[in-house]
Amino acid sequence: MTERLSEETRKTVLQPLFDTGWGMVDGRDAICKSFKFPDFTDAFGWMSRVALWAEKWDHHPEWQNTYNRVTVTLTTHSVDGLSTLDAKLARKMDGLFAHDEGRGQ
Ligand SMILES: C[C@H](O)[C@H](O)[C@H]1CNC2=NC(N)=NC(=O)C2=N1
Repeated sequence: MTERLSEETRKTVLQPLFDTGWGMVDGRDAICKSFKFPDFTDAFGWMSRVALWAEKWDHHPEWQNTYNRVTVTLTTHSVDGLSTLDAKLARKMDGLFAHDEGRGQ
């Protein structure tokens, strides 16, 4: 079962994500990041790839797309806060972003 991240686990699990540009959402136990792509096709292609993993893991992002930008919020509704699934999906998003665009982070 998915559990809410404990205080100890948070530091080790979340810090590497903060280092790649994720941040805490004000007033919510959630993380967010804004991804910028060269154009809409690249943004939507990345979203499509992320969507397949989200479906596979039954863990879905809150996200918003405007042209070449995708703003993502991750949290786990069933535990009313962050779980390891959010970190796992965030890492996958970062990995696909770096891979798709051929740029490291
Ligand atoms: C019924 C289904 O398993 C749940 O609604 C899943 C689907 N995707 C989900 N996504 C997220 N981000 N949090 C959840 O708690 C969640 N629960």
